[in-house]
Amino acid sequence: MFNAPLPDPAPITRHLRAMFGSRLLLAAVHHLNVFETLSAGPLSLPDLSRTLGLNERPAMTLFPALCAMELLQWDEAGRLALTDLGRFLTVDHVPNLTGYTGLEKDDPGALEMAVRLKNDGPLQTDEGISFVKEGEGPSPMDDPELSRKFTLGLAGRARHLSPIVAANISKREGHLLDVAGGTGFYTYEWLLANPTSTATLFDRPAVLAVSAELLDEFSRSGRPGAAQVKERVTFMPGDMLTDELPQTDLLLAASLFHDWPTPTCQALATRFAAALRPGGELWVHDAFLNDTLDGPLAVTDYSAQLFWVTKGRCYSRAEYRSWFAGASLEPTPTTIPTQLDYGLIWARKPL
Ligand SMILES: C[S@@+](CC[C@H](N)C(=O)[O-])C[C@H]1O[C@@H](n2cnc3c(N)ncnc32)[C@H](O)[C@@H]1O
Repeated sequence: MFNAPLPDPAPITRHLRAMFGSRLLLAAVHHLNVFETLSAGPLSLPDLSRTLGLNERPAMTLFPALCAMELLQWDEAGRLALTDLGRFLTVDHVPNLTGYTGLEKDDPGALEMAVRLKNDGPLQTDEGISFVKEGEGPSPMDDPELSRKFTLGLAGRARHLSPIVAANISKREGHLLDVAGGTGFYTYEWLLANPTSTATLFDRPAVLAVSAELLDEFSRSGRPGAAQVKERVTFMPGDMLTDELPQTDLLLAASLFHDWPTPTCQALATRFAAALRPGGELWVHDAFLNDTLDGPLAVTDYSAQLFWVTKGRCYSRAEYRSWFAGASLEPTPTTIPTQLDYGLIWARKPL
């Protein structure tokens, strides 16, 4: 029987994340006064951020999103400026849409987005932040019920994307370290495609309890070679921010960096570089901002969602490549689109 290829489910995640983009728009117009501020003339990123009281993370979430919405643009001097469309969001423009968009300004999501932008995160973090374990504070990833909920919540996405990722990252005999591997599907699919290789799945212990169940299910799938994958996987519980990582030929960071702020990403790149053997490869599977920091809209909406739920945001490939170079890795120019607005980039450790 002929099986038609599955469609890219990106439209579903785009509609889901558009909600966070809408919250950014309302917060920018009605609670941060971005458009009135810029109506006096273009400002550099540091000047605009300072005037509005925004840290780097909220600024780098908000301004690329407003550019992707075609409301702001980077001018020739590298400053942020209103577009003709953006002028419709200033009170002196006749006509304007400030009254019309203002009908939604007290939407709870928009109000909370404004709070989070100004505070660089939620005011209350007593229960920890989703997908993040840092230091001694509480983490949902260490709570049996919450870590199961979050890990299984990612399972459908990983199931769909992991065969595409496995088909595109290097095939080689050796070892794969899947850091913060979650469900483990990326590991299992890569091992299926690399029948003589081994892998370590590194994550929090409560997460790995769920991954082990999913590996059992994968092994029993009846797919050729699936039953043998189990004996080639090592589960390693730990803290990727502090624990020593095992030496490896390939390291996969899938949906990992986007949960963390820039200084943590730089530190992680350095840790991952240290775990690679000479000639080893660091692969990143993520959604990337344009290097021009003006879109794509699907990714700026995703960045808004990540800004809301994690300590991170989406980054451009140029930002990743600067961390790789800072960790003495050689960034490659390769960019491979996968699906769901994701893609792969990678860097090599010199021999
Ligand atoms: C967004 S999920 C990505 C999971 C998987 N790579 C994927 O793409 O489906 C982030 C993962 O990072 C893990 N994580 C967060 N902080 C960690 C830490 N300090 N050490 C190890 N894993 C951590 C979480 O438990 C979670 O499984």
